[in-house]
Amino acid sequence: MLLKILKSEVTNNQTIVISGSKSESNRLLILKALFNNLGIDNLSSSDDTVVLKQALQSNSGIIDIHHAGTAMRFLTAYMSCLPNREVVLTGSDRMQQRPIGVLVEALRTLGADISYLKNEGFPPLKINGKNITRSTVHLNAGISSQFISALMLVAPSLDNGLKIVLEGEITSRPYLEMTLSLLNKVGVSTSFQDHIINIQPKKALETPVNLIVESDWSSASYYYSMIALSPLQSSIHLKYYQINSLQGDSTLAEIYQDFGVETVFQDNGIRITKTAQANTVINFNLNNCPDIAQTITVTAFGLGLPCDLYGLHTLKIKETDRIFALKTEVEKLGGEVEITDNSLHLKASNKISSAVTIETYNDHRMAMAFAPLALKVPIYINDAMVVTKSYTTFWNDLKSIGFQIIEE
Ligand SMILES: O=C(O)C1=C[C@@H](OP(=O)(O)O)[C@@H](O)[C@H](O)C1
Ligand SMILES: C=C(OP(=O)(O)O)C(=O)O
Repeated sequence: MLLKILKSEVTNNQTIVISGSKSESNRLLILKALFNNLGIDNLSSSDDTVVLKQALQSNSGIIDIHHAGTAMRFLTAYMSCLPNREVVLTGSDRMQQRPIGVLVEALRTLGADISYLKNEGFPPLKINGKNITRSTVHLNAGISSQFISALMLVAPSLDNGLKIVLEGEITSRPYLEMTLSLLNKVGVSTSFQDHIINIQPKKALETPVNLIVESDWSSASYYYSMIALSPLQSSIHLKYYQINSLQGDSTLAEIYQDFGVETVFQDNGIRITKTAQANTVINFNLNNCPDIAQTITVTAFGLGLPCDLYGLHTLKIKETDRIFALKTEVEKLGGEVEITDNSLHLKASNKISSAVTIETYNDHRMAMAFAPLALKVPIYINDAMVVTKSYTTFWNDLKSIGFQIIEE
């Protein structure tokens, strides 16, 4: 579906309710599969969460998780540790290009039986579940933290727990800390010191535990961008957010200060307000929060600011090569971007081309990151329903705050 977004304004002082964090939800679904008296509130309504929930309820011999990276990685570990379960795990064409070899190797050293059905190192996988008794594993921590979280989530179900030794630089570290915190909340004992994670076995919850998922901070990033691109004093209220978040993307509150956006925690959420002009130079290392790179780049471009982003090496293996996709689409709008394998450099500019069609490359975050530019010029977004991967009501929510959106 091609959407035309006419030049819009954010209606002031609206409230948006964003559904639960996709990352927290997908971890809790795996934990719920291990501990059946775990209750979850405010579960994400994202496609990636729905597909994982269905996969966990299915007895089918083949499971297709489409574009959902965490679902693919978490299920690979989960199914490998389920004795007598035989399953083929597959996904979209892009999922079959997203690496999984580091996780598969780690699981094999623990005794798992996994084989590749097409290309070595990539889905689809054939898994014969086993009773895993080995308890130490080493793996490269620099490619995707999801491999490590996948092992951590199944660790309490293993007879001897798990010691995970991380090799090299740790990428996307807050996601590991989120996994640890959620394990702790269900009563699993853990430690994370230097490069070693230890997780103790736990077979059941003594008493029922109910957890509430905080709303999704990555989804909030698009509203930060809209407020940054709006006139001074523009404001929006987002629910349900808390100051002590488990989500690394909550660093948006600090990052967007550079764009003149202030965050106040109130009424069970955040009020974000444009209170100042943006800084003249934007420069961040996003190794801890890769999912907001597209949002930040587009905000900087919308404000005509130069922007240097580092720590982006994981972007090349996400829903698309996000570094390349950003360069291509920003340049169509008249920007100038230089890229390397792990950084992006946007030049200052003073013009945004009007009525350009943004390609989304099967990537929800391409669609959502570029939408706020409609506050500056009319813009078209191609294959716009790609947003449902993480944020099903995105376009309706934009309409509710004043965006004029037309299906072409
Ligand atoms: O564990 C998670 O929930 C996620 C970890 C990150 O991936 P990488 O560790 O591959 O960077 C992030 O980009 C992804 O959207 C969600
Ligand atoms: C990278 C993402 O998701 P995943 O890796 O789970 O597909 C994302 O949501 O931006």
